[in-house]
Amino acid sequence: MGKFEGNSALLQILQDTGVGKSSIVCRFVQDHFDHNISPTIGASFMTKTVPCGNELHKFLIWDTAGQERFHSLAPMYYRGSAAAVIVYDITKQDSFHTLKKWVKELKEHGPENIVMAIAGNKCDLSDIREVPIKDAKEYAESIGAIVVETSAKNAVNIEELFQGISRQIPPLDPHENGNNGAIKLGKQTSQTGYKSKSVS
Ligand SMILES: Nc1nc2c(ncn2[C@@H]2O[C@H](COP(=O)(O)OP(=O)(O)OP(=O)(O)O)[C@@H](O)[C@H]2O)c(=O)[nH]1
Repeated sequence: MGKFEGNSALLQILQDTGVGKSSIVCRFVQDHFDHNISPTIGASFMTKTVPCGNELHKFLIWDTAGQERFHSLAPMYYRGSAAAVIVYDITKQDSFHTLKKWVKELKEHGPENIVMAIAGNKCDLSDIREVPIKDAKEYAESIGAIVVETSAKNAVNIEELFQGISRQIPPLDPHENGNNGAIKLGKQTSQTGYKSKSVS
């Protein structure tokens, strides 16, 4: 493995409650799945460093609460993010509609070059699927987003999701920024007043 280049990306995970956002982050960061995971309050922050080619990439992940009452907080996190993961539940058509609303919001109010990744979660439940994979692929292609079906429960495509994002985020020019190739994170948001959710 090559030397640590200091590449890091700030990510925001978005969508309605119950689609499995926290479970995806928990699987990625801790390789753990909890059937009785509790709803996120406010937002939760986690980091994970993974090898990517000759470098190590550090993910700084904001997992925001999906409940309606927390929606107004989301911009505080995505405005400073290099990438956004928008999760839907393949067994719930409604969650796919909501995903499109989040994409619209990100396009209107998010950072100009934000990398968007769509995760169709709960693919272990494909026998009760409501969203055909074809629909997700066509939609992702139309907006230039990464798309993958995941199962946080069975650890399917979780690493691939984050690796895909990692490949799409361009490193900064180190001469321009003097920060050893680190990805620009934009404005850091204040964490005051937010509780973290434990996913262990
Ligand atoms: N079968 C299955 N269930 C899952 C999967 N991922 C999450 N779940 C379950 O879905 C429910 C909601 O998961 P969470 O990770 O809390 O969902 P969330 O989107 O973070 O919800 P909020 O924190 O309220 O925004 C929990 O009962 C999980 O165990 C999956 O891949 N497969």
